[in-house]
Amino acid sequence: MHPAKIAPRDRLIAALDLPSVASAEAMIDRLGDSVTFYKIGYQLGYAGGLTLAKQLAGSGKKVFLDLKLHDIGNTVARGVESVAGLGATFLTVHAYPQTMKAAVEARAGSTLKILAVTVLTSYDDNDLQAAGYRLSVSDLVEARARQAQALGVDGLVSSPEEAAALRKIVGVQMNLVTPGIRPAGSATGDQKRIMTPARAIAAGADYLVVGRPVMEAADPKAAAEAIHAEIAEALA
Ligand SMILES: O=C(O)c1cc(=O)[nH]c(=O)n1[C@@H]1O[C@H](COP(=O)(O)O)[C@@H](O)[C@H]1O
Repeated sequence: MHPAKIAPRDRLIAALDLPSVASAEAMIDRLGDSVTFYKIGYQLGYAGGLTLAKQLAGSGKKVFLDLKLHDIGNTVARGVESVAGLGATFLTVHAYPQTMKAAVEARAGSTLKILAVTVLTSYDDNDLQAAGYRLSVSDLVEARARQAQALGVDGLVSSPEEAAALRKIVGVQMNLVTPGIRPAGSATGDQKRIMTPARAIAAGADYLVVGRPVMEAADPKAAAEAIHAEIAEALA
């Protein structure tokens, strides 16, 4: 979606990183209308979360299925076909050319958009080197963004640290979705490339993915509203 057309309150994507459908439903109740867009990843997805994803999408919430697919092309394509009918808005795949190509072809005819995960936000240059890469994080993110764009991928997942450079490369054609969001004063945890919500929006991020700072807050709804306030201020 063109960045200017994204409703400000849809820019916060709350990661339902919770152990069960019951705990996720309780959190969704608690968050009420403070969250319009939910992400379901490994933890909840493997615990019945795909059924919940379908229900959430049916109830009018937007859903990001964070399955981070990466396999041989045929397996990726068949997997994408299986989730395309759930009503989700976004699905992640790792940014490998065969994987991206298969996912883009398999989502044709559905409303599902494919996001390519460039370099995980828990990685820095040393982590990439340890994984066998010779490129820096920023060079690999940019190389993968160019490949994703050439293959017709709908959006990119990166740290907000790369958002401004990515916007120059992909323009407004691809949505920039950024985890690694930490409101001032919140614990970093295992994230290495982080920014506050306001700085991420100012850097050009379209959507902010936030997990623990909302899910583990004493008052999750207040935490989500504080992020909305930062987003609104940065957009103004
Ligand atoms: O694809 C993702 O959403 C993702 C990519 C990435 O590079 N880094 C990253 O943290 N994520 C996800 O974003 C969420 C961030 O959670 P918190 O660190 O708790 O805010 C988690 O659900 C991660 O799986």
